[in-house]
Amino acid sequence: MKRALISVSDKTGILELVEQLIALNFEIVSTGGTKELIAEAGLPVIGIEEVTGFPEMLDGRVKTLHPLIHGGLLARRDDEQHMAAVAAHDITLIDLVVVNLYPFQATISKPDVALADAIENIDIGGPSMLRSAAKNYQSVTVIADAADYDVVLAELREHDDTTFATRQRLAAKVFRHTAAYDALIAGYLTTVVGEEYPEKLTLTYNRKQALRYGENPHQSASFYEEPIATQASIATADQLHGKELSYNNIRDADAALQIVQEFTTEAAVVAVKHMNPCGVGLSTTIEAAFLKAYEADPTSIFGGVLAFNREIDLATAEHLSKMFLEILIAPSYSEAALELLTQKKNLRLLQLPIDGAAPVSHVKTSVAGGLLIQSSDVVIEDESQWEVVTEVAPTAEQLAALAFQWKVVKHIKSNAIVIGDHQQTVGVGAGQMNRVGAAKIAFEQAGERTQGAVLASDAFFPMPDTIEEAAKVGIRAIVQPGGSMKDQASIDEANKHGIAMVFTRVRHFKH
Ligand SMILES: NC(=O)c1ncn([C@@H]2O[C@H](COP(=O)(O)O)[C@@H](O)[C@H]2O)c1NC=O
Repeated sequence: MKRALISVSDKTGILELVEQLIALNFEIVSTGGTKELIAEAGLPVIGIEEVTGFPEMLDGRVKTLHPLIHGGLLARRDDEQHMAAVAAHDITLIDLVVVNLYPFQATISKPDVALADAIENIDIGGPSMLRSAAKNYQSVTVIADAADYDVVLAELREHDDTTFATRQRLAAKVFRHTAAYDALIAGYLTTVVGEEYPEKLTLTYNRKQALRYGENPHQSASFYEEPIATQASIATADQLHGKELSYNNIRDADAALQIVQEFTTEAAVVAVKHMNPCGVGLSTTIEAAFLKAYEADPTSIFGGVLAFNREIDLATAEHLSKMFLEILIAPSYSEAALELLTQKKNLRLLQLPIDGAAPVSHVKTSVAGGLLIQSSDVVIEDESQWEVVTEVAPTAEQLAALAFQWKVVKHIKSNAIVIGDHQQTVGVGAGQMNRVGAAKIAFEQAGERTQGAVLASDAFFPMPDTIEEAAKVGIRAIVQPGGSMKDQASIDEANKHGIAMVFTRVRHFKH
């Protein structure tokens, strides 16, 4: 007779499994609560203490941690000495282990969880059994996921045993499972003790979606999400309509979301192409904000990803329905807007709270051979601390425009220049290898709209050449961090043309 050890916190489907195992000639050994449930159902079951000769103790902290259990899991069936030791110590071999763990993740997801509660929900005996069984997958079958009950039962029915391939697959799955479980515990306690960059980084993610391909069709890809969502994100968004998001969609949507979260007091619309904003508009209504974002660059918005910080109403949807767009992201859609937009087969509609929440606290970037982690580019911007470095100071309206463009430039790939007024970008120069080149792209895009516009630069001007070019096209005010050896040359150039310039003393590189 074969022996199965069953010890589960989540008891869903366990009686059906036990019934089937008994029919397949297994004897069942089980721990406290699991045993009770099985016995109550009138099924034969051996209590763990009958095997160990030891009571479950210390509030369940010690139940299965015993040589009579782990010997039965770890003994190599093909090793004479192991088998002799097993016989000498009266250890019964265990062939199948079914364990699911104390709900640590659910416990720490509760708001205001007490540390003591979290600690009691760290399972010790369960992972130990899973690991012992998984190490010995040559002979032992191990299940940590109810989704695997059926495949194991089917194989047992067919071959009276599981296949080696299945045991190996389940063992790998178990080690991923216990590693992820430990990563959550490590992460939680690391936060409790407040270590920002621990000597070992143990992250865990769950696969959310297999993607058709990556950045290009010949690249494979998958989308993984955090086990515990810390904020509304593209990973947690409800997709109301449209085909699956692609790899590039997810990145662009994330970029659009990060920018639109900058704005709360006015209606805001952000249009993104290839991770950079091609138009950002603010206004009193979402339709007016959309028109500003659209008119910023009516060419580039084609095939774009748009984020809104207010409900999309019918008036706005009517414009949107006439365009080719990839994704809309909004906190909600009016019923009429949704009815109209869902007629567009390929348009993806995402809904998630957009409430000005700060971005995740840290960002990760993979590099060959490693991972870089930094705190997010979040600075409490205080315009009253900006230094006016020129003879003329910006007017109140120019200052509002500088504040708006400064919020946008932070999200543009460096070298970044953006120009516009207090409600609209009209030219974006992104990702250039020199600053004056970025400015020229922004000016060309803006055309005549450079006249009287303001300019934001994500980093200081190493030379006065950008200001010289800005003066030629009628830029009237500039915001930049300052800090160049040649700051004075830039200030002199601005003064020469009567341009107002402020230094923020904060740089916003984005690579
Ligand atoms: N301490 C032990 O020896 C031990 N052995 C198994 N467990 C866990 O106890 C749970 C099942 O308990 P019960 O059958 O009493 O409801 C399972 O989640 C299992 O992973 C243990 N609990 C925690 O570590």
